Amino acid sequence: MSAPPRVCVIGAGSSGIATAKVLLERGIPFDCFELSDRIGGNWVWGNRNGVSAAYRSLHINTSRERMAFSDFPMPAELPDFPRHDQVAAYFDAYADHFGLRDRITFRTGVQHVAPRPGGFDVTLSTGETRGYEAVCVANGHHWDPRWPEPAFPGADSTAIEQIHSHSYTEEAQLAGKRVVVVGMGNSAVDIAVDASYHGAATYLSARRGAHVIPKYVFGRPYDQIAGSERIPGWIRWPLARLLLKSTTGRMTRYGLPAPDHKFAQAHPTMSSRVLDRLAHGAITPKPNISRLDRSSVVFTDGSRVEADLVVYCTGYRISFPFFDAGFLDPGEDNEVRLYQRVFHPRVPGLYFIGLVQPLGAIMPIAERQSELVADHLQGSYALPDRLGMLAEIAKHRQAVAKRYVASKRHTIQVDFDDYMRELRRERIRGAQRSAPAARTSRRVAGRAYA
Ligand SMILES: NC(=O)C1=CN([C@@H]2O[C@H](COP(=O)(O)OP(=O)(O)OC[C@H]3O[C@@H](n4cnc5c(N)ncnc54)[C@H](OP(=O)(O)O)[C@@H]3O)[C@@H](O)[C@H]2O)C=CC1
Repeated sequence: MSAPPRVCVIGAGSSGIATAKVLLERGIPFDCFELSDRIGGNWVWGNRNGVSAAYRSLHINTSRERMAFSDFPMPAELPDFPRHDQVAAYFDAYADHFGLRDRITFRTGVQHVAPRPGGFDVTLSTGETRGYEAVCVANGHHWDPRWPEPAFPGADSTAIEQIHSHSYTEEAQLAGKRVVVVGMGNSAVDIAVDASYHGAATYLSARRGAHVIPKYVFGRPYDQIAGSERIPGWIRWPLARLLLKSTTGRMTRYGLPAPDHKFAQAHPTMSSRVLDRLAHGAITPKPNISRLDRSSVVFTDGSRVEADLVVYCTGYRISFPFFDAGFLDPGEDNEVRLYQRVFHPRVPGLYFIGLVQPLGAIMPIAERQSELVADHLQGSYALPDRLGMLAEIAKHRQAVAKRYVASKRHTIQVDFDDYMRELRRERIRGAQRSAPAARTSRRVAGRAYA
């Protein structure tokens, strides 16, 4: 019998540690490389890897029970929506509990991944190149800032300070300033709330409205209401819509633009606090920016405000700096086409973990994706042929285009519960596909797809 494939896991954030745990449990040999001196990735405020997007006031917006890994609950004494350091401590505890720490090589980045027949050559920041039969990419997708494209007129010549939310780390950056926050996602509303307490004036500039969801509905974390993979989307979303209508009401009541889409057709913006600060007049809603002058910002409705700082909360690019240009370039579309959002349809042994933007938490998803990958590596899960994979990808893209607002932030969007159900079913389908194949070979990684 051939030796099990050797796997390289890139990153020890929440997705990488989920993969490491599953591989360790299954006895699949692997190395996990992490740029930083600790695990936790994006959830480590001030992470020495220099790419964490966390800020001092960050609290997770999926509830404790819904974000936890399936076999390692978050401590009951934590709040429903823990702070970044509590989330990071949970990942530390997970790594210790499952004995992962010794299996991770810290302060070591993956600099280059070169596919070759039967595997990959992986070059590390130490200069060493190692060979692997499989690579699990878990490098995250909220670390490479997307600035407004194109830049707003006047952005190059204005005297106003401009930063991306990625470089926002603490309230001192806002102190005493007149701040214009651009965007209507979760970074924007969190930073606008911080600015409303620490700045001299706060303007929230949105090119599109959002249905802002409070963290609690009827006394329960909103995501625990109808949040189950057993409940189909056609029941969940109308119910959630109704609850939202009866709790927050119309967004225009807070001075925000009316959303141009239905609830759940965009990545959710979750914040009870922003609604409160809008209601108190501590944040002034504004439409999109039309241009920046020397010291003022002009909006598309012709209004103008004096400003000291613009914070662009305009999202992130999907980036894989370790692949050659052109190999798998999300490019201007910010899109990566993967079978079941995990498997590269043309490069055997190349897997992506956590490369989804769920309406929900990523950790249980990363765990389930890792189970699928481990099954594939061990031969108990088989992929369809290449045409079958391409057909699934095309169908998924059509569904995303139909379901979500056209935006670069929605290219890897999934519904948490529906996708979790799909992964469970796909595991069964893959096992059925593997049954005849398994008679001839148990080894799949490194084999060319049919
Ligand atoms: N507390 C938490 O748990 C937090 C979680 N997050 C998560 O991190 C991820 C990234 O969030 P975030 O940083 O908010 O980014 P998002 O991609 O979610 O949102 C970007 C926002 O910027 C707008 N935008 C993009 N380009 C422009 C432009 N050129 N001009 C004007 N507006 C523009 C988008 O509008 P449009 O919709 O029109 O494209 C959208 O409103 C998400 O998954 C989010 O949920 C972030 C912060 C806190």
